[in-house]
Amino acid sequence: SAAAAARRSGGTDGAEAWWGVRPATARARPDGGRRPDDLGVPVEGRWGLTCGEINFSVIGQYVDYLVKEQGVKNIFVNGTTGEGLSLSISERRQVAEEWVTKGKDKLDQVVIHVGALSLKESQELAQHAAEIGADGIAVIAPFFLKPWTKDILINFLKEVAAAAPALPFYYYHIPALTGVKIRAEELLDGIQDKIPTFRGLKFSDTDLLDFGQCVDQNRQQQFAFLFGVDEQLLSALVMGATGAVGSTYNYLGKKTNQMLEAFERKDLSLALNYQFCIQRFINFVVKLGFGVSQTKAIMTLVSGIPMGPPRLPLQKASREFTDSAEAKLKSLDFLSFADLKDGSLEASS
Ligand SMILES: CC(=O)N[C@@H]([C@@H](O)[C@H](O)[C@H](O)CO)[C@@H](O)CC(=O)C(=O)O
Repeated sequence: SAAAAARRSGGTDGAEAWWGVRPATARARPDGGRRPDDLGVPVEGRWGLTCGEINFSVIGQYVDYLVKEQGVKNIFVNGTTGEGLSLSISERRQVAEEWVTKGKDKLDQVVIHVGALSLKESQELAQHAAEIGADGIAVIAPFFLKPWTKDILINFLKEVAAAAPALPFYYYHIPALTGVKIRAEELLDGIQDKIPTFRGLKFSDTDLLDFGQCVDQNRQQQFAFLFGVDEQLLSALVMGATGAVGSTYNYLGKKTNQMLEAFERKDLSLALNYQFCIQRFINFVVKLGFGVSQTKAIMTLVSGIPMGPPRLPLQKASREFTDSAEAKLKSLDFLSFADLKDGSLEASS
């Protein structure tokens, strides 16, 4: 259950380039992002139902896959793709620990999403993230009893951040899923006065006016602006995104890194070609019905590592979906027969 961002080496000046969450001291440089899924396997649950337990044993293997095959070295754990909000607090702690442990000396940064409906649970997870040595925490807006004003939302976030006072704090803006429509630009105005550990924004929305204004109005700060709509990443880079966190980077991390390299070299026409290719795939799967379940199926297909089905209320992707997605990946040259690992089809069926 994670999301990630990639790091690649070699920028115009040969310095290491970052993609995704960057430390306040690092220079802003785009690189690549991606996010793993919840690595679940169906087992008989305590109540006699199939509830989708987490298969912790493949997380180490997945870290290696992300680093070596996709060029992704920054991970966002327990977010949307990782079904973080469908896990128990104990599971979220275990998943976070496993990523931090298995990522040691391999990953650059592991940021844990600790958002929850209960402030106390959020604080517990934030404190736990600090104890296990995570590199940062991120929080979404509570989405059942909602904060209706910027100040109330800030107060909530502030209380969570205070539980991990040494960790960089990121606000995870995803209004389509939380239903909390407070503009990120408004939220960022003066945020560091209230939350001294605030370091950046994970922006999963298509409102590029809001995103652009977040960047424009905070040019004096060293904030990370992490974009989360993979099909529009190039536009966000033009607006000043410093990184990206997204589900497709789990299997299109390498392609996205190529787009980022082209963008850094100012080869916009090549960068656009990459973005259009990525869009063709996303557009295709969106028409079939695309979400976290389908992402898991594609991740299994491409990596060969069994991600398992999602947990209820999500439903496993259909075989028809996986077959169509596979054909499309091949036709776009995103996947060759050689890339398909043994057993990947069985694992996704
Ligand atoms: C709503 C949603 O799942 N958005 C994805 C995107 O990566 C999205 O899957 C992609 O842009 C395709 O539409 C990410 O922003 C989610 C994310 O960062 C996460 O897993 O926490």
